[in-house]
Amino acid sequence: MSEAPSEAPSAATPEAVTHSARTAGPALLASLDPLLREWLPRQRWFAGKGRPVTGFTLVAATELLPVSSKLGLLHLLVRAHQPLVPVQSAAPHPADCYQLLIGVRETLPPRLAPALIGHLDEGPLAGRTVYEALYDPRPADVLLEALRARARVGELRFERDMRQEIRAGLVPRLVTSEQSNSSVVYGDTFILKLLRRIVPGTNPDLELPLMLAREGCPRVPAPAGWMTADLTSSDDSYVLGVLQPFVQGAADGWELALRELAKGEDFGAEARALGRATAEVHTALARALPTVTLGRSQLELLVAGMTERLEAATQAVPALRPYAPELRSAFAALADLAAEGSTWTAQRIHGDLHLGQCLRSPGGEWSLIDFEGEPSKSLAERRMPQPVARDVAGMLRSFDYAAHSQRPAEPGWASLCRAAYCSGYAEISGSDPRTDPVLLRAYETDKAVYEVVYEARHRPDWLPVPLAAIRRLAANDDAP
Ligand SMILES: Nc1ncnc2c1ncn2[C@@H]1O[C@H](COP(=O)(O)OP(=O)(O)O)[C@@H](O)[C@H]1O
Ligand SMILES: O=P(O)(O)O[C@H]1O[C@H](CO)[C@@H](O[C@H]2O[C@H](CO)[C@@H](O)[C@H](O)[C@H]2O)[C@H](O)[C@H]1O
Repeated sequence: MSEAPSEAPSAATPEAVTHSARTAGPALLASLDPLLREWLPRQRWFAGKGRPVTGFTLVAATELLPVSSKLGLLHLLVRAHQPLVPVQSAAPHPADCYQLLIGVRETLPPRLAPALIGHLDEGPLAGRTVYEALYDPRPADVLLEALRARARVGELRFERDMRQEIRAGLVPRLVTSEQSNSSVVYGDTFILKLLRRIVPGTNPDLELPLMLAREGCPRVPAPAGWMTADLTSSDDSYVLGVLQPFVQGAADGWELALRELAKGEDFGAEARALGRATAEVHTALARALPTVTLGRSQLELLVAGMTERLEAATQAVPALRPYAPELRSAFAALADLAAEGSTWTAQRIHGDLHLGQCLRSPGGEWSLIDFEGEPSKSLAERRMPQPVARDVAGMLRSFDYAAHSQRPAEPGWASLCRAAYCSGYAEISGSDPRTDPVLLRAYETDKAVYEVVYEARHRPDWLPVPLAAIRRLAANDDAP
């Protein structure tokens, strides 16, 4: 375990982080406004890509280190205003709220150059340079210290599980891989995920790992600390960040799958272990939180949602159109089963499961991470009980993705993994997902439709991967 280098700050005391910027906040934000308008849309985690930012509203401002001192740290929650896209214009759409950590210095040392937001000539920060503070070990340390100290700073609350020891002085480093949020690793011991687009209410990224820890499920790193904002202007609390034990030397399932594919090795044993891990998590969630039975009316709603998403996707990606009738019947087949009296159990699930959300420790143990669900959906939707087949379908699609990202594609590799994963799942849960092929096909189809839109928007080169699956699903030739 590494210790802080001598340039890191002495551990911040709760007193050092008790200065609230509520009154100075609007003036600070006004001076930052032009810089943030330019900087925010360039961030990987910015959710409103493709539309300019036209202004900001302050939700909360907290000085974690006084901005008047040599090194300041300003915590901001801001709403970013953007013009509405035509499809949204009928309904009011609240501007997205983002969590920002702004460092304030006179000059930036060269090592912090990539973190630069800009230099201010006017306003309360005139003559100072502002930057993304998470690149800087000193402000990052303030967050860990606040969690250790269970600090209350303005409207920010830092909490921890006292049963987990969090040592002072663990050296922070920002995770630089592509992420929807931002994470800082402390001394290879803990990882703090700071949510970027934040919403009020219970966030499954904290809720579910806490529940699973309480259930004694070892497949998910147990939260050691968490950060929330309890705003005086709102009844709801906002989850801002979660600290979890860092799985040292871990590789994610996607990297490992590609590595094995490149070596021509099969991944069956790992896929089976992943099936078992998924079922362990599902079993624990079903014990911890309510399950419900879905009957005809609920299935009709579910099928209507899938069909609507398909219609929207065929508008957005014309290449889907030739397959739409068969895909619609994949969904309709589910509604038909419900009409004949079939019912399904629904429970809390991961909600966005794929190989990239699975970490394997050097000892071969699998953990599941990132229980945030699909960030584009509302918290209420993400927290709804759903059939476990939805997570299973996500993983089955992921094996298919890995195999079809190869030249030439390796469909046999995918089939083996998909079957092994379902067998592993059945070993723990007692129920093999393949025994409900209509449900599984509907969920795989729904996911593949989502992927077609995702790839068309974000990675057009990848579009052939989900489109190939769409062809197989339309022909009902893709069962695991
Ligand atoms: N507990 C952990 N141990 C080791 N690495 C982790 C852990 N949690 C997350 N990571 C790493 O951080 C990355 C981002 O985490 P994730 O929760 O998926 O964030 P995001 O929602 O921003 O995508 C993961 O891909 C993984 O590599
Ligand atoms: O990063 P997120 O977890 O928010 O997920 C989004 O990006 C994923 C790609 O990074 C995308 O996943 C798709 O590609 C993966 C390979 O890169 C593959 O393993 C997944 O099965 C496939 O869905 C995901 O759909 C998207 O929401």
